[in-house]
Amino acid sequence: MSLDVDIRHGQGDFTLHAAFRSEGRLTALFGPSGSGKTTLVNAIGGLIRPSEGRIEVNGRVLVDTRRGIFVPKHRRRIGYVFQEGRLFPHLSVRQNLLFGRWFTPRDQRKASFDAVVDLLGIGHLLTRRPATLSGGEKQRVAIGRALLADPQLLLMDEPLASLDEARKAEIYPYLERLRDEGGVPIVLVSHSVAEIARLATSIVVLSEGRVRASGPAAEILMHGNLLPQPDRGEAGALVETRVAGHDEVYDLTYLEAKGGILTVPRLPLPMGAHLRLRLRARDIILSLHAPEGLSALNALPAIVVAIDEPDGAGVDVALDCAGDALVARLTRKSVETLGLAPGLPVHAIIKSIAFDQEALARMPPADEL
Ligand SMILES: Nc1ncnc2c1ncn2[C@@H]1O[C@H](COP(=O)(O)OP(=O)(O)OP(=O)(O)O)[C@@H](O)[C@H]1O
Repeated sequence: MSLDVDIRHGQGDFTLHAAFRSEGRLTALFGPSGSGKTTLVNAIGGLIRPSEGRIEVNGRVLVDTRRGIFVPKHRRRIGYVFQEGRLFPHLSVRQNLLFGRWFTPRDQRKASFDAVVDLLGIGHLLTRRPATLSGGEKQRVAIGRALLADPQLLLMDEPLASLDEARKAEIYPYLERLRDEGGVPIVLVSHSVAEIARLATSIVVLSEGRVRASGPAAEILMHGNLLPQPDRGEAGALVETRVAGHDEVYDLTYLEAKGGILTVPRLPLPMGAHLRLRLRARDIILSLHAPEGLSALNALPAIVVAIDEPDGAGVDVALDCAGDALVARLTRKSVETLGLAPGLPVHAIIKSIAFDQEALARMPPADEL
């Protein structure tokens, strides 16, 4: 999968100038309201014609203003999923799903109806009308309809924004399966760091119509100063772990990271299961000595790798924990008091609150690590 974008587009007082390349299976477009996310999605989907530039998906040129190329939207083979499912109310779920196929020439139909229904877990809904579905079920049907049109790219513009937390939690595992098994690259617009930390393999951060940063999700999320101001406290490391055991007496689960064993409240997972943890920078404190007499269960030895430019009173300190990259958000004062400098050995104390269920997600296959 590859998505190459280098476009300029003016609308009213706003100018979008977006240049990035993504090879991720799920690229999240992230940025504050008005930063240009929807404009960018619309340019990729062919709903607007950029004033200048080039868009290429999997090597296929969709837009190249210099060469006069503009593939119209119905020829792009791009699936769209909007915030609200936009299903046809008078059709059953089965008919809604099949509707997606009508626009794909018969000889290009590859997606199997049964496989898509199975992937999204909607087999029991096929005879129902949209009005009888929950918000999460409607979105799964909308995704199924888009997939059955055999798109070469799926654009999702805040598909979960109208759902409450419980419905989001219900749909995340399906989006993860879609990302890992669906075979169709996805571009997802999202406002939520928790959501992109869970789903994204690559992230493009937009601010005032410009790309502030783009790259692999784990790298971008490490750097609070790349995120919009209100989200900086959400920055942190993504760490891949494996269930190493359970403690039945205290109801705990042991997770093996590169740097050591982490202890979390009991998880309903088998031994050996892989888990991606998000360790927020603000949930990590540093000590020069191995901690004693602390209620926090998790402390790992680490080496200071780099100290970021200060951002107000706060500073991000990058750590190497036996090969796992972590980041701790400290005050400038603490950095000075502890005498932190690259190469210094420290202990990273991870407050156990960082391991809430919501922070746990299924690990993507090894090729993304
Ligand atoms: N048709 C238009 N004419 C003039 N300005 C527009 C038009 N459409 C959007 N804009 C402006 O372009 C800017 C970017 O809008 P866009 O919808 O792409 O942002 P966004 O990042 O998707 O925001 P949100 O998260 O609120 O959906 C905004 O300032 C918006 O007011």
